[in-house]
This record gives sequence, structure tokens and C-alpha cells, in this order.
Amino acid sequence: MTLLSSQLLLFSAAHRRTPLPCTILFRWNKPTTDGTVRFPRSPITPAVGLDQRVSRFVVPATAEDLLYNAGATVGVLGGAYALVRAFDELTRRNILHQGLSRKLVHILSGLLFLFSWPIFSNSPKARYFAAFVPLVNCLRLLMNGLSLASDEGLIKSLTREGDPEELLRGPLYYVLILTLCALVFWRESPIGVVSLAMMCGGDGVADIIGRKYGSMKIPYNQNKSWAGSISMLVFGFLVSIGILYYYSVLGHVQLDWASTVPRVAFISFVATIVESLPITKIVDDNISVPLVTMAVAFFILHG
Ligand SMILES: Nc1ccn([C@@H]2O[C@H](COP(=O)(O)OP(=O)(O)OP(=O)(O)O)[C@@H](O)[C@H]2O)c(=O)n1
Ligand SMILES: C/C(=C\CO)CCC[C@H](C)CCC[C@H](C)CCCC(C)C
Repeated sequence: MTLLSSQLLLFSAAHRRTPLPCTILFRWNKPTTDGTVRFPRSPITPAVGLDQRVSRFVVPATAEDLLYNAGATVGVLGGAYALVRAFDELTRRNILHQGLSRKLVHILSGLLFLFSWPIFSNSPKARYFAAFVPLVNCLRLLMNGLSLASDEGLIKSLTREGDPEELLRGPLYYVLILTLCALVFWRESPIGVVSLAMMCGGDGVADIIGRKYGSMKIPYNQNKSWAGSISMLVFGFLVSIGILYYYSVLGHVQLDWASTVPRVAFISFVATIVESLPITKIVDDNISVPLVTMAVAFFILHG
């Protein structure tokens, strides 16, 4: 299929009357003012030439594309393993405190995962290759959390007290949310980006800043502080905008920044309020923050 014919297919699909199922929820690339719909392509990867939004028309992924995405998966998996090993080593050498190491892994894992998404091709199957990475880590956490395996480095760098069962809570919820965002939202909707930016960037920084500077506690939650919450709001918002800008430069999303920036600010505020609530004994932050962010972002950004 030539590039021209694939673009014509895209154009015809973009202007069909009944939107494709996969575009009903995430018609993020609405026609621009001149009526054209530019389907973004990632200049980084050997794109199949068709955007995933018209997957019904997509030519089945070529063996080359499958091989390319498999290679990207292996690379990102290696990055994930190296990240955890690196922080384990820093903890072993007492360069980093275990608690700080855990939080830095919390911040960096998700954000670097988001940064890795453009590495994958434009094939409709690319999101499944990307989602395989947190899924593998989910299995690692289950195996070690259930003591079916014992990766001391993993346990040391991902738990507060070194108790393997801790892996079955915060870290497990975390990788499940990463998987969900890759599969459901992927690069074409800002909802996944903002949700992970708040869970990984915002919540992670709130912990670090809050523990160090959080003397002024929030009236309704003595375990959380103004410093922690304000840092979550500011850092979560900035990371959201930064990654959305990164994706827009690569052509994955086309954003009207004049309306997107205030909306993301509002979403970040709501996520910060949720994180500050005294509900961690009922529901983990790694569930409440991203899920509420997804719900609010769905209505605010797509409403
Ligand atoms: N808005 C916030 C968030 C966190 N903190 C500080 O960071 C610590 C841990 O925050 P919390 O979000 O409860 O951490 P957990 O999510 O429970 O830790 P983890 O992510 O490691 O499971 C809190 O006790 C508090 O000292 C804060 O001051 N203000
Ligand atoms: C301690 C954590 C959460 C608790 O709040 C973080 C858990 C991290 C995971 C075990 C590792 C996740 C790795 C990512 C899926 C992929 C990262 C890839 C990137 C290129 C490093």
C-alpha cells in the first residue's frame, strides 16, 4: 500500500459519517478550522503509514513492524530492569535512603515509560507491545510478593520496610495503572498522559517534598501537608504539559493549548485534592489518583 493510498484511506475514514468505534471515545484529532484532519505520524518510528484510529482499515501489521515493536519492547524492558537495579545498588551502597530510592523509582518508572511510547511504531498493535512491559513487571511483583521468587534487589528498592508483601499493594497497583493507560489511552489521548503524570510525577514529588518540608499539615489530614500538596499540583501540572508538548511535537496529538492548559490545571487540582484526602487506608493513592484523574480528564478534555 503506497503512502498516498494510505493517506487517502485515512482521509476518507476521517470524514466518514459514522465514526469508527475506536474513535467514538477518543476523537482527539477533531477536524481543524480548515476542515482538514491531519493524522499525526511519529517521525521516530518506521510508521506503518496508517494511524491506529482507523484500525479497521489498517493493513495487517507487517512482519517488519512486529519485529520492530518486539525490539522496542525488549529495549524498554531492559530499561525498566536497569532502573530498578541502579536504585537497588544506590541503596545498597547507602548513597540513597531506601524510602527516597523507592520514591525516585516511583517517579522515574512511569515518566520514562511515557517517554518511551513514541519509540513504538504507528501500528494499531504497538500499544500491546508497550503494555507488555508493565505486565512483565506485574508478574515480577506477584512472584516476589507471593514469595514464589526472591529478588532481593527488587524488594529492597520497591518496599519501605523490605517486606515482600508490600509489592502486592502500591507497586502492583502502579504497574496495573501503567498497563491500563497504555492499552486504553495510548499516545492518542491526553487522558493517559495526565493520569500517569499525576500518579508518577505529582504523587511522587508530594512524598519527597512533603516529608522534608511538610511541617504545615492540611487541616483535614494530619498525614499530608501544604508543601506536599502544592508540590504535587505544580509538578504534576508541569509534567503533564511537558509530556503533552513532547507528544504534540512528535505529531501524536494536536492540542489547542489555550484551552488545554487551564483544563489540565483544573484536572491537576482535582487530583491533588484526592491525594490529600485521608483515604489511603481505604484505597491506595496509586488507584485513587489516576482513576479520578482519568474520569475528570475524560469529561474536561473530551466533553
Ligand atoms: N500531599 C502530601 C503527600 C505526602 N506527604 C508526605 O509524604 C509521606 C508519604 O505520603 P503518602 O502519599 O501517604 O505515601 P504513600 O503513598 O503511602 O507511600 P508510598 O507511595 O511509598 O506507598 C506522608 O506521610 C507525608 O509525610 C505530604 O506531606 N503531603
Ligand atoms: C515503587 C513503585 C510504586 C509504588 O508507589 C514503582 C514500581 C516500579 C515498577 C516495579 C517498575 C515499572 C517499570 C515500567 C513499567 C517501565 C519503565 C520503563 C523505563 C524505560 C524505565
